[in-house]
Amino acid sequence: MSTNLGKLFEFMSLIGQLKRVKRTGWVLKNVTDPESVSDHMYRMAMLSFLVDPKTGINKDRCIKMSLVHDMAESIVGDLTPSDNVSKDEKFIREEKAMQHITSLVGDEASQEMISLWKEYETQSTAEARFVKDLDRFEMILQAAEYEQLDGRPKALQEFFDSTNGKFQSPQVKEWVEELKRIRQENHKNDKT
Ligand SMILES: Nc1nc2c(ncn2[C@H]2C[C@H](O)[C@@H](COP(=O)(O)O)O2)c(=O)[nH]1
Ligand SMILES: [Mn+2]
Repeated sequence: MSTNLGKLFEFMSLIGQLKRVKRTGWVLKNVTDPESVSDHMYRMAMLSFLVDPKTGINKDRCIKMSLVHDMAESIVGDLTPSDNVSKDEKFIREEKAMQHITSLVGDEASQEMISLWKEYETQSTAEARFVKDLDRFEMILQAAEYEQLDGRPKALQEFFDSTNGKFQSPQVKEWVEELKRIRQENHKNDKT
């Protein structure tokens, strides 16, 4: 197998690892059958399709950024705020991982993935800020679903508390309010 093909298959394997990296936040809360990092990124990519065209936010770039934003976790793992790893240290680890993963593919793909990842990490564009909103919204949506699935109302309140007030997109803010209304309704029904 030529070196290039060998590197491509190493890339494919590393990306495949994201299907097996469970999201640590759910593991720590003992939810049933916690999702993987790729599950999380997939729904974010699908939510990107819903971006309001009137915002001028580039939908395709959001889809790509969603699919790239946590790919370093195939090597670094899924670090949570409770892991006490500083933002700087987390960035250093993830940047090193991104350099390695993208070194396995051609220059064009490599530069695009690195550029998308850095744009997200630096929150330097409207697309990056929208995708960060999707990252937080997808997490609380998943938290509400786990509460329902596991019959543990409000068990994951901390995920809602830690994202409170951090959403910037009016569109996503509306989704957050609707999600909280549905969650409250479900909680009321659970009591009856
Ligand atoms: N227990 C908590 N875990 C949290 C919280 N906020 C995020 N997280 C978890 C969720 C993921 O497993 C990980 C980071 O996710 P990224 O998408 O940013 O890589 O941290 C929280 O408030 N409590
Ligand atoms: Mn994420």
